[in-house]
Amino acid sequence: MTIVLGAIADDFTGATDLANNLVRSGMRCLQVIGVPGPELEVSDVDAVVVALKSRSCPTDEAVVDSLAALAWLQAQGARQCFFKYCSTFDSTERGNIGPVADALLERLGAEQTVMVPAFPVNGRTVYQGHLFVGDRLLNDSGMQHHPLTPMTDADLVRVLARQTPHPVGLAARPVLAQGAEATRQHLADLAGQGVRHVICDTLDERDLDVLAEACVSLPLVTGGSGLGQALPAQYRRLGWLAEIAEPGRLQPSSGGKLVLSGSCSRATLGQVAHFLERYPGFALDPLALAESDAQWEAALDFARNALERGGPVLVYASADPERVKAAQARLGVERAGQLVERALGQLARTLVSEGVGRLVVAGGETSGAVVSALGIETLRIGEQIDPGVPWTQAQLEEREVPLSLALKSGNFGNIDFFTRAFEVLP
Ligand SMILES: Nc1ncnc2c1ncn2[C@@H]1O[C@H](COP(=O)(O)OP(=O)(O)O)[C@@H](O)[C@H]1O
Ligand SMILES: O=C(O)[C@@H](O)C(=O)COP(=O)(O)O
Repeated sequence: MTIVLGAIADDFTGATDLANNLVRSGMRCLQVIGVPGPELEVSDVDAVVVALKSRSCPTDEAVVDSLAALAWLQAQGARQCFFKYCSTFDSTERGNIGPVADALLERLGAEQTVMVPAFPVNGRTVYQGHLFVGDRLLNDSGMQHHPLTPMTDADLVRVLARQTPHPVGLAARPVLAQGAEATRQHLADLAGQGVRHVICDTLDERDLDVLAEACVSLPLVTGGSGLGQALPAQYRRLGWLAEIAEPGRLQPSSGGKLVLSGSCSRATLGQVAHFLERYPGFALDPLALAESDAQWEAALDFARNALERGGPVLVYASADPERVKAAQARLGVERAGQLVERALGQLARTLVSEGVGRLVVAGGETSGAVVSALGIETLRIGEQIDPGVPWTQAQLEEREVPLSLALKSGNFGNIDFFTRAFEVLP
């Protein structure tokens, strides 16, 4: 059997977000960490999401890794490929969204792709090519302070044009309102003019359905997880996908409850504050981490004590923009991030080996670091906690039962996410 959809995600929480929407729309889906070997068995799934750490890495590396993922997905017979990036279009002047999309298009021999970052249920919409988070433009949403990919321009046609030598076009709402056929025709007209990338407006789920129908036959689609919510219905319509009774179900969870947060996004800062009003937490500071191991060891002791008392416990580096900027000014952006990621990754490894079995991680890069430190290769997708964030499970050698893991995108989740996550876990 071959897979219907092969996805390449530029970070780990983004991969889980997409996998979650595919499962909820009726696809059996496996998330793999990095490009797997040829031996991985995927005969019992309809979609595979390859999670890369290619959002903020050097562009050449992102392109090489994405092409390797594409080759693996093509070998599994994927009928359509999906390049998943952030619903807030997280990228820099160099990329990596434009260069990766260009490389994938070229390898697939395709002329055009759509860019659909919207995720309306989480407040990400696009109008006249401008990305909104709730009622704010992207550059006024908090994303302008992101530690690695500050987003200071909401006009996605303009943002993408800085990342690709090819023409960028727009499929605006008035076209979508005329339906899938009109949208398909508009894409074809733009292709005729040599437009390779089309930023797509999206106000709501109906627009996603129109876009999914218009682009289901494209070799490559790109975007946030919202499009992933709408595509499976089109695959069923074309007879590519059967009705699946229960695509996502996990085993009962067990073990200590730990939250690790390296996200400095607005939503996470609120969730950290909410958690600290109820349960213990330990704050990491990159400046102290740079000096010695003393703070890391103190965090480990603190977490062990709290876990012995039944947990949950939080270890976090999450800080407001002023504190992040101060640390970055002293250490550099990259080093500050790496110190935090390494500290949280090592804490995860130590504490999971000592019995933590239910782990919530906040932040995309942070999740990448933690999942890599734990040596996780594949994730099964289970129940959704909040839109975009499901519980997942990974089988680790040292544990008899799987590790339950929730990878939370920085800006996702309600204010009580860190406490409620454990309450909804079977
Ligand atoms: N106090 C801090 N100072 C500087 N950088 C930090 C701090 N806390 C976390 N970071 C770094 O900021 C980045 C946050 O990115 P990420 O984990 O992707 O979160 P999000 O999902 O919110 O974007 C990570 O590289 C993390 O290590
Ligand atoms: O599309 C989204 O918003 C998420 O899936 C995502 O990629 C978020 O990234 P992080 O905020 O870095 O976790």
